[in-house]
Amino acid sequence: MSTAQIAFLKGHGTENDFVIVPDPDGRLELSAAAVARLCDRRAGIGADGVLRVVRSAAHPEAREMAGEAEWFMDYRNSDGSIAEMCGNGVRVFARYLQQAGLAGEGDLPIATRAGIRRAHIAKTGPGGEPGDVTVAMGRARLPQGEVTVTVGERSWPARNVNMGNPHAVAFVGDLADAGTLYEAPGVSPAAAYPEGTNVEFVVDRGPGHVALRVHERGSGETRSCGTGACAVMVAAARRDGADPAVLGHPVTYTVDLPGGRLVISEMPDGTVEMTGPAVIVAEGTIDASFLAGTAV
Ligand SMILES: N[C@@H](CCC[C@H](N)C(=O)O)C(=O)O
Repeated sequence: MSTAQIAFLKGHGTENDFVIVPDPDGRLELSAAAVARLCDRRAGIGADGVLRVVRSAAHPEAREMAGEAEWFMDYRNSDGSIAEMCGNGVRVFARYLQQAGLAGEGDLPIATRAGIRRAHIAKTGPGGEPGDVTVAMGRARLPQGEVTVTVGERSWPARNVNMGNPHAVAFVGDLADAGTLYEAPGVSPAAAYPEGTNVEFVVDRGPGHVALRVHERGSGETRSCGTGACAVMVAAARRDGADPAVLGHPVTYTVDLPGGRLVISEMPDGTVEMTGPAVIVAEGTIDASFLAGTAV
């Protein structure tokens, strides 16, 4: 017997992929189990995470941002856990709002659990494709203290960088050093990351140019992580002695990820800007009984 149909879309940013669930009035009961079912790549739609699109005024965690940002990005990792921010997700969220006619021209404020992020959508790309999305990602926080990342027998010193969500950034000799990343890397001391962390493994490609692999908290290895790319840019700039606050001009790095390229700049006032693609690839409906876990 069929039940109510729930609309969804599928999108990605540098191959970090998301199921988008429009729920403007915040009516949907989206449990952790329902998110995990949606993200299952064999028994569900398949994604690294879910972006629920809710009016800020309709969500208790976003209500106080409603005056400034009409829409709240309720982001969930593929295991159903909640995260404060998602950099690729916020670009895809902006693209969805634009394509759905829910956002006008110009800057687009989006409420997230890490605060308001402002997106700007370029009109078109060089080949007439939808333009890249630039997001003001706020300031990186750099908690003091040594951290160490471990994979099997190997360990690396890492930098603790918080982009609204936590990151441990380790510079390695070769991206293959991170191994399969089927398991979460070890990070110590655990007290540095009371809520767990995302871990980036980084190599240099040239001046102002790095490449990374990432193991995401709650999602495993993904093809890209926007907040991770921002954390890596800031860690690389500090390592390279390029602090925009001291230099008095922006510092920009190209960040290559398995799923594509992001360009990240840090401004003299410490704010970080991320630019990259965002694509909606499909839309459809799903039976409510699937989300409820009662589908046969
Ligand atoms: N893929 C994201 C980050 C998603 C959240 C992360 N897994 C966490 O738990 O903090 C990005 O593009 O930033």
